[in-house]
Amino acid sequence: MSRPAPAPAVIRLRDATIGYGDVPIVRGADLTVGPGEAVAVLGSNGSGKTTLARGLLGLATVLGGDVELLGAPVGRLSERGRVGYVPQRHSVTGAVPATVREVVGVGRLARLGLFRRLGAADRAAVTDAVAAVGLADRLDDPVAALSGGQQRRVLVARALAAEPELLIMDEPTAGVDAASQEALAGVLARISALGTTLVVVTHETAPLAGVLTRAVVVDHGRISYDGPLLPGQDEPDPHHHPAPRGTRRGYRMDQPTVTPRRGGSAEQGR
Ligand SMILES: Nc1ncnc2c1ncn2[C@@H]1O[C@H](COP(=O)(O)OP(=O)(O)OP(=O)(O)O)[C@@H](O)[C@H]1O
Repeated sequence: MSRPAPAPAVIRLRDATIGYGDVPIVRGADLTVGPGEAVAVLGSNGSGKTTLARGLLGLATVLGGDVELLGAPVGRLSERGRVGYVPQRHSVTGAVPATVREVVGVGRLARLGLFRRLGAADRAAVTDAVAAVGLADRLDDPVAALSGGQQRRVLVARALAAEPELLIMDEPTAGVDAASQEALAGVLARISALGTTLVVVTHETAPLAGVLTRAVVVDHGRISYDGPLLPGQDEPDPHHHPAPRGTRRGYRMDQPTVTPRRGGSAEQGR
């Protein structure tokens, strides 16, 4: 009897260099994320967190090494709907007035492919995604009429509507009101429990405490820590737990470098 093959990694970087044009920003990155993991990408401003996330999506250039998503080299994944992305500091308002339902419906189309129309099941997925982020009563409102935090929730719903296997979010809680943060934490906990893999670039882990369990710290373009998300690793209140020496923005930069290293197995019992 042969044993079943292990689940393939959702994300696999091997000695990856990622940048813009021919300028490397993230260098020598080795990272394996297994199905269902919930990973915080931490680090100071300009360290390369967004570049790392964008490299996974084919939005920044892979200049060396390998980057694979769901078993395919980055950019070659045929079903784009399997990966959801909530970009940084991006609102939904544009020249064309659109309702919450319409914007989230576009997210569902990513799963269906071009030139397909939304069927009844798709329309239900759209309303479910909007309800999941706590905006069921705003379905037919123009997104321009929503607050900034609510608009970010719409972007999350747009990503959720495609029912992605991997959801990458860039600072989803930054500048977002407490109600939106709570709604977001709730929905991420639910989809994480259902097996969705989460990668969240963030400066603040407190709003998503209990959801994110693994931390990857990027420091000057290098992964300097990869292991369990530690209590106090992102400590917002220095009066209760004084930050250790060498800390910047509450991240413990005195953590041992690249310890413990993870090899893709779910060490945290997820
Ligand atoms: N489109 C781009 N073209 C060229 N360089 C860029 C581009 N985007 C970012 N950079 C550079 O890459 C470096 C890392 O930026 P990145 O946005 O990845 O950092 P970050 O860790 O996400 O920062 P923050 O926490 O401020 O969002 C910075 O020096 C930045 O100037």
